[in-house]
Amino acid sequence: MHREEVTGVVLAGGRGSRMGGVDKGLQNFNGVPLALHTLLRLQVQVGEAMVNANRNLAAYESFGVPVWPDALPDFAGPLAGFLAGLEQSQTEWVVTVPCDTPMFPADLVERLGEAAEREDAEIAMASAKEADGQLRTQPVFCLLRRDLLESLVQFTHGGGRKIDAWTAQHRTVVVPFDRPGDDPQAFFNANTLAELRQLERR
Ligand SMILES: Nc1nc2c(ncn2[C@@H]2O[C@H](COP(=O)(O)OP(=O)(O)OP(=O)(O)O)[C@@H](O)[C@H]2O)c(=O)[nH]1
Ligand SMILES: [Mg+2]
Repeated sequence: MHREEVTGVVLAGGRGSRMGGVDKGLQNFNGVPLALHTLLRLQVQVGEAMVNANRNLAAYESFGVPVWPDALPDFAGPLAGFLAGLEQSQTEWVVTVPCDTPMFPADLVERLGEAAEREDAEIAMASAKEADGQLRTQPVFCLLRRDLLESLVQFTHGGGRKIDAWTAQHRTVVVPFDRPGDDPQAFFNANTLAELRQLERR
């Protein structure tokens, strides 16, 4: 898969409740807004990029890529960001990355894309070992065919909110990021300010 066929979506539309309700993507990470750090890491892996955010849109617009809020009301969760990405992208594929996981793999899109093509899948989702050593899916790191838009519209308008419940309806390949040489902490995410400070020190 060529990177030009993929639009990257930085998911920054959450409530940030565990951070005290702040706009997580605008919190500083080594002096750079967290969502900008994420965007820069993603942009080199994709052809186009956008940010999905629901607050402080002008601040996100200063990053220089299109910014799209959720079309669904009331912070419906990450699937609302998937939906915004599928609606606004023009490429055959869309990849989502949350704004709060700054060390995500530099070869994320390449490996998701390679697996999707090899398995003729409609969705490729990352999995990685968590702190307890167990391999778990990382559902917000998801490569999606754009023609899944209609399916996701139906699912979300029917009240569906769980990523796994939706992806289970489609040919999905899970891609483990636990090869030798992979950073075992690549998928650590900052849900609190303390976790963000810990990630900065790495
Ligand atoms: N578009 C959109 N994205 C969301 C929404 N809720 C969560 N996300 C995104 O999904 C990803 C994972 O969410 P969480 O880690 O739970 O982040 P959060 O909701 O901002 O934080 P908490 O309120 O503490 O759970 C982050 O990238 C969020 O920005 C939402 O309602 N809309
Ligand atoms: Mg949340």
